[in-house]
Amino acid sequence: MNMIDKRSWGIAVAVAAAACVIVPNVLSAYWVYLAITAVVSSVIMQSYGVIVGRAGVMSLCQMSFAAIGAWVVLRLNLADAPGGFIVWLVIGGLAAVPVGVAIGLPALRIRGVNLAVVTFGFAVAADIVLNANQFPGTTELKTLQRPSLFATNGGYFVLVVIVFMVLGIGLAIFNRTRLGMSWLEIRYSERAAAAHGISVARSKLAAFALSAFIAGIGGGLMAGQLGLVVSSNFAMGQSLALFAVAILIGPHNPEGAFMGGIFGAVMATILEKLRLPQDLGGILFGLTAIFALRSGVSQTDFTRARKREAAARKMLESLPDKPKEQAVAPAGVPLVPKPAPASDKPGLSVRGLTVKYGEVVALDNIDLVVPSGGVVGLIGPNGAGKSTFIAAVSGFLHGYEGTVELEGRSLDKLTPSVRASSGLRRTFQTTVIAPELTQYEYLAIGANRKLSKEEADELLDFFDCPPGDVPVSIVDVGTRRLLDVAAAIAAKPKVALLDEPAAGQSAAESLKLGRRLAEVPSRFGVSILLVEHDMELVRAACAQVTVLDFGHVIASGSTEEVLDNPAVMAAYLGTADVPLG
Ligand SMILES: Nc1ncnc2c1ncn2[C@@H]1O[C@H](COP(=O)(O)OP(=O)(O)OP(=O)(O)O)[C@@H](O)[C@H]1O
Repeated sequence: MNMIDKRSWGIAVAVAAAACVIVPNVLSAYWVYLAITAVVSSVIMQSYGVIVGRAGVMSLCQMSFAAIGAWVVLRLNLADAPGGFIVWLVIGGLAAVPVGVAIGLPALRIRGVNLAVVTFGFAVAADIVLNANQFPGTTELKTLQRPSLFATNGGYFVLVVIVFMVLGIGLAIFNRTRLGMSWLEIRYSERAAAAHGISVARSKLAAFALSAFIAGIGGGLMAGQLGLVVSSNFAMGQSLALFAVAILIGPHNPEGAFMGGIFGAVMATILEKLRLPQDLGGILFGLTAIFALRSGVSQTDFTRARKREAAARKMLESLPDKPKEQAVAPAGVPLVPKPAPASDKPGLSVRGLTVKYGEVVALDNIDLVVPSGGVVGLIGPNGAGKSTFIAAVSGFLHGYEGTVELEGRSLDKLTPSVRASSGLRRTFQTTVIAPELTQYEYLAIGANRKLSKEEADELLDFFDCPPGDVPVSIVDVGTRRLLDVAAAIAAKPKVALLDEPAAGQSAAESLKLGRRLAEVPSRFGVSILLVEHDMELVRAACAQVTVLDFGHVIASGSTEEVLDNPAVMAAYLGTADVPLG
């Protein structure tokens, strides 16, 4: 996979270079100044892009981080510190990082509107402190010294464009890393991220740290533009207004950051200069808001998704039709999965697992072993406790009784993400895959290791998913569940817990999936615990089956024996008078 979309960035660099020639040499001093304001605001927008756009965290205090950057830069200027403006700028950004991390800590426990209130509280507190104290240099009237090369406003415009582009390219590269992509995943589902071995806490704190750094740089640039700053330059109202613009425009896309910078900082002045009514800005804002409410995504996300989906559809249409594989075994050929090879090491060993939801005993003293190299079925009627079993074993349920061991190592005290990284993966009954991701990207997140294109292609082909460049947004729901399974297998865990992977599949597809799952241990070295309602799929995939009913094991053994057991049939058909176990 490319680390960066070189063509788009090539065009962006060319446009930026042209702007650096045209703006200082063609526009009047006033418009140059306004252009600087727009680009500095775009840099601050890039910080919203990280925290709000990518990580989906509601932060309303980015201008407070910017104020820290400005304060540090002005303080270093006042002290004539060595290094000069560029070095001070970086130090200003770094100074905002610990504050960003400190603000991010509550984000580990609270989210949504509550977190917005916490961050807004910080913005209010910062406002009070800034109002009560002056920025360094104000009393001494010592304005900031720009580097001589960028001393004029025209030169300074070039500097802010360079900073914007460097940050933009840096973010584009960073966004393709596992940490960068993990933000997209936590934005859609923190549970899915944890199941992929992503530490949600570390991921969120990193987003806060990076966004604070960028906002701090933006604040430093603002100090460089104004020479001296006052508290109103970083008022909390600014944070709110830019947050609203960020939600509507999508500043995690570079064009969104730029448009957001113009919209958030200089729109009113541009309208005034062009002698257009100020109401136009309000109308535009309202229309963008209606659009975002209707589509559920930002303007730039919408445009990008449309383009990407159109290209993917065109590519799919150009593919030759796949020969129809025989999904069902020829008549008279029974599908009997092989039992796991004899091994002295159980893959997953669960002993005495008991889970209570208040008075409801969802699981009562359950023992279950998934042998290394085996595919074991866990079946039972609705409400039997299957999902609870998966949730407890994978660490998503606290306070269970009993023990869970993976290849002899106890997992009981470990978090879901650590269990996942230790080799126990799970899928969910409903998939929440960030639609912006391509299938390759989703597999890369799931794999949590370097996954070659060949390996990814093999997995996609094995599970009948479309080509890897196809965005998840145009993959149907049934195939997304298979993609989820492929992502779990891509990590090469010791054991994968699959929660109803065949939902949304036709009977033939489901049977085909069963046959493939039976092959997974020998082909990919991954043992499986399969929760399913589809008995044909269970027969095709599993050599062994355990049946739950009302939180008890009512049968366990070879698939054929268990499925012919009258108690099992009674549990499924709801007939009475059949004793348990
Ligand atoms: N969060 C919860 N709070 C209280 N009771 C719960 C909770 N989750 C599940 N239960 C109860 O625990 C029991 C087991 O539910 P669980 O979802 O594990 O069953 P299941 O076998 O996975 O069902 P299905 O096949 O419908 O997914 C049920 O009685 C259910 O009502």
